[in-house]
Amino acid sequence: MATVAGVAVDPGHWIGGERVRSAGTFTDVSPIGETPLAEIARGGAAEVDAAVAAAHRAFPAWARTSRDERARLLHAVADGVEKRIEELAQVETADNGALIRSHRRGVMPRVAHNFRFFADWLLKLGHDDFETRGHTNHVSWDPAGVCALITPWNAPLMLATWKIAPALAAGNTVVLKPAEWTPLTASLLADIAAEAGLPDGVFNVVQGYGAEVGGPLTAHPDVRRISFTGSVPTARTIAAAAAPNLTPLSLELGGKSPLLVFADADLDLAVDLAVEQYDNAGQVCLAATRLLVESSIADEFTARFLEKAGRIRQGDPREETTDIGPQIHRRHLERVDGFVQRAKADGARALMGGGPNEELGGLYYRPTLFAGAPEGAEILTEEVFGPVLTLQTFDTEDQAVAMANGTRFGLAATLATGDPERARRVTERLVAGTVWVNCFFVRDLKAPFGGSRQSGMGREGGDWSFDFYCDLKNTVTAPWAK
Ligand SMILES: NC(=O)c1ccc[n+]([C@@H]2O[C@H](COP(=O)([O-])OP(=O)(O)OC[C@H]3O[C@@H](n4cnc5c(N)ncnc54)[C@H](O)[C@@H]3O)[C@@H](O)[C@H]2O)c1
Ligand SMILES: O=C/C=C/C=C(\O)C(=O)O
Repeated sequence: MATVAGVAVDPGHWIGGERVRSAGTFTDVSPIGETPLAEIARGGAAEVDAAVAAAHRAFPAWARTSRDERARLLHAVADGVEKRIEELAQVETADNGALIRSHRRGVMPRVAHNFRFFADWLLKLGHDDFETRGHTNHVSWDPAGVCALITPWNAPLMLATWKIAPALAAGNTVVLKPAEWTPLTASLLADIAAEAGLPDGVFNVVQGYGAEVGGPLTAHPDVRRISFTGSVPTARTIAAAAAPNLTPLSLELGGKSPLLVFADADLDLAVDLAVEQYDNAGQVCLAATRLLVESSIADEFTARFLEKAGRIRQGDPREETTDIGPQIHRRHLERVDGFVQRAKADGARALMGGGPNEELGGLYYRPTLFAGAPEGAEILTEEVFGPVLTLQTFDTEDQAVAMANGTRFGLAATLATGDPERARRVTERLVAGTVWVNCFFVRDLKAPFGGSRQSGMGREGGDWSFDFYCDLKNTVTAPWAK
């Protein structure tokens, strides 16, 4: 057992209802002070085979379990999460460096909500029967089998449970591979699921590195679905591994989303929305990292932005008063800094930040704003995944739309405007899975969620999750003899 933030966390895998060790381990390091937290089991093909086999064995009984019973168990998991919100928040903050205050009040309640929402949605799931020349058509949502779920480190338990809950609700069994930089809360979830009474083998966790665990998992012939949240390069590797088996994929990937600020916007709101993009130290897939501002208000917007962003309190994420914490890992900080230094070399000017926070040291990176990056510069087109925003100006709506759509991504877009007609016109032309008008990160789990272009493949949320995690079947029945 490891003890992290006073909480006992098992560093092993969770396979078939048992803790399993591996010969090798890897060290999980906290972004706060870069201190070691635990020695985690380092899985490989053997552990993947064992987990898929356990999930495969557990599948038939779980698939036959009534919807009511599955929903009841998922609510029991949510109860377990709610009972342990403080522990989960403490451990997640130690592991990924995101704010304790958002884990306590936003993220962990959302984890519980992920289970409750999909449990309830399962009970409403349906499709009206319809008739064809006297024959009835009946659509059923059959479970698909073993689902491989592979998730990133920026919101570990939230993003994992957003997949686990619908996969289990649909009657599938799951093998989760959490990110190696944040393995801990997945291990706690295994405890919670077991306490809630989830049958052995229905939910499994294999810890380890991407290539060593994710590789064999995504290539496994007994896996019926792969749902992945992470980066575009990894998605390509996963798609290639899935190809021989034609395993269906759901991909939630990176972004380079815009915030469009029109001259008719409420400027206070626009500035608030812009500064909010530094949340989680910029490690948010949906972040609107490209600020596109109408020229006539650009000076005023910039002045107000710098004033407000200058008041961001960076520091220890365990303090309630901290606004942004550290980057996840030394390697990630170096990657972020690489983008920043290349942006400068390309001719962009840092209006704010532009390097590590030397006062704080460690993995703290200063919130950065660039202006004047030349067209086509890497900083305007590639995802940094750190606290780095760029500012560009436009003169016309057409220009704004062209700039907004001018990357290979299409995850989200945010608009600040006081004109509902403009909002409608612009929104219609944007390429994005989610568009927010005069707001940001308002999420309803009923909504389709995902990305266009290289930001993803498919959508999850509400019916769309069940569409992916189920094998839909249409049964056509001829009229019965009287
Ligand atoms: N669209 C979304 O919903 C969303 C949400 C959060 C993060 N993201 C994206 O995630 C990225 C950041 O996360 P990351 O750095 O952990 O991404 P990543 O692609 O490096 O890793 C994600 C997961 O994939 C695993 N992995 C790595 N190589 C693998 C392989 N060969 N086979 C199978 N699995 C493998 C990793 O171990 C990890 O668990 C960013 O691009 C971000 O935009 C997207
Ligand atoms: O960093 C990315 C955050 C993604 C958010 C969700 O997937 C969600 O709210 O379900």
